[in-house]
Amino acid sequence: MSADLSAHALVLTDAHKSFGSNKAVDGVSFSLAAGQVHALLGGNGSGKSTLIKMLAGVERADDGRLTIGDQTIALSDMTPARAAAAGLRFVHQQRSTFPELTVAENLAIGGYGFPLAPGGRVRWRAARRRAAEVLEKYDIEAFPDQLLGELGPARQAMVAIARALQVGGAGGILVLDEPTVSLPDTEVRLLLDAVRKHADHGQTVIFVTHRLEEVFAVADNAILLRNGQLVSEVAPRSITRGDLVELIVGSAVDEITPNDDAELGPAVLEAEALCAGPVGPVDLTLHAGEVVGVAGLVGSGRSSLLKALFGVLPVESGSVRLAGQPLSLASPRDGMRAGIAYVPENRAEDAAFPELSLTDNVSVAVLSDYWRKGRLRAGLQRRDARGLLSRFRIKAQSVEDPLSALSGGNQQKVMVARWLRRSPRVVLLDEPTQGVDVGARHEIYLLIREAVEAGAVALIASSDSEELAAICDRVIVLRGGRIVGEVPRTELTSNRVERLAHGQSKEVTV
Ligand SMILES: Nc1ncnc2c1ncn2[C@@H]1O[C@H](COP(=O)(O)OP(=O)(O)OP(=O)(O)O)[C@@H](O)[C@H]1O
Repeated sequence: MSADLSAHALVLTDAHKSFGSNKAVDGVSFSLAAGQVHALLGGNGSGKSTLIKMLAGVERADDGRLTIGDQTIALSDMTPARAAAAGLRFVHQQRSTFPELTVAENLAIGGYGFPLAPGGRVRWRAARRRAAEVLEKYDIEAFPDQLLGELGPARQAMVAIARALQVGGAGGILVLDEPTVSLPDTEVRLLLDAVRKHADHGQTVIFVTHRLEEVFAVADNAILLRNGQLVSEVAPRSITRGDLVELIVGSAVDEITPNDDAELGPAVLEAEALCAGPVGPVDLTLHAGEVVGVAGLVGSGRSSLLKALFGVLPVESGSVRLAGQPLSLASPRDGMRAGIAYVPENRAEDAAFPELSLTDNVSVAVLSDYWRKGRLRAGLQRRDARGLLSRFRIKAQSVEDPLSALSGGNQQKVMVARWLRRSPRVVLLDEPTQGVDVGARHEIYLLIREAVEAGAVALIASSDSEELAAICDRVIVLRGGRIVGEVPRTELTSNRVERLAHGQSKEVTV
């Protein structure tokens, strides 16, 4: 590929990386105009993370070249130090920031370092002054002495970005890997504004996301990968959302429309004056056939409510009934026995077994079904796993692969498949589509609907109010652990949900 290098901040030529026979990145070339936001898009497993890891020098490329300014580097020789020297700065989803340290300390550690006096003593006043300059420069509402953990999640991300930009001076390329995952909409907007400002000041940004509204809000250019290859490069402003979905998925995807006329079935799950940890008292009744959303700002108790209804968080007072019968939820075992399925928010810590095979990961909740007369029917277990992988369109080479070999979004689908296969009576899902591509997201919605039409109830906690508005029959809104409002289907918009979450006083424009 020939390119006018001077106009481009980065030129990538013929990047390749395979894992065994799997061509994760298969001959990708592109040139990025300087001072623009470039969204790197593609379905789960399309090669985005692998490509970024190659740029960062943490995944060794098989082939390819990278040109930044007047430097050309063979990708197979890339190391983190070379990437940093070339001006590539990365802010990963798992940001290495420290909530219990101050903003100034966070900016110094892993950033420009602490200013030292002769003898090695830290010059704290100078460190604070430097932090104040950085906060002012990037327009971050925070104080150097404030604990990072006291800031909202968007501002914490902004500090991580500012820190990355301090290393090695001005210019370079900022790579943001799904920076908005699990941020509520208002926080997303704050962060996107900050990203836009960086670009307006000349910063070149690569931005990985699955949330298409963010692409339209902030990106000048979109690079689309499918099966490790570049399928298209487009200016988002020149296409519709439907076109973009089609480019990502490879085919058109219909929007989900909840059935307004569906008759509600009998009460399946009833909570009365339920108190558990930060939640309560909560009264809640879920009827067969309903998908109910749980909205609320960070710390409102969304996740805790779901945990209490599964038995992860001990119920302190109040009662829960399942199909009219009292239910004691002292441990997750009680929840599982009662036919409750729970997909936690934090897959990596709470649910996944990264080194176990996909077969094991999708069958842990039904393992006893495969034991007959003291023997594990491993063939049947594998066959079922294969069927689930294809039903959930999980992209994997083999059911024997460890979960860790899958892309993030595909790992999430494995978690959902694990629970939905049990035909649960109650489905509790915490941020079920974080990191999941638009096509797979649609499939997860359909599978939730399928479970609900078969008589289950679903309770979905999400920070994405658009997601809730799109798939739920009604949404309850939590604040301070209590239900402060409910939005019925007929009035369900993301704007309405957000206003309630903020206490209605704040008008939100979406
Ligand atoms: N360490 C690894 N070992 C084996 N295969 C891997 C490894 N890392 C990635 N892959 C495979 O490479 C392909 C690309 O994965 P990658 O993580 O780059 O996708 P992605 O576009 O970032 O997906 P997502 O949106 O789900 O994060 C997938 O088929 C994945 O299973």
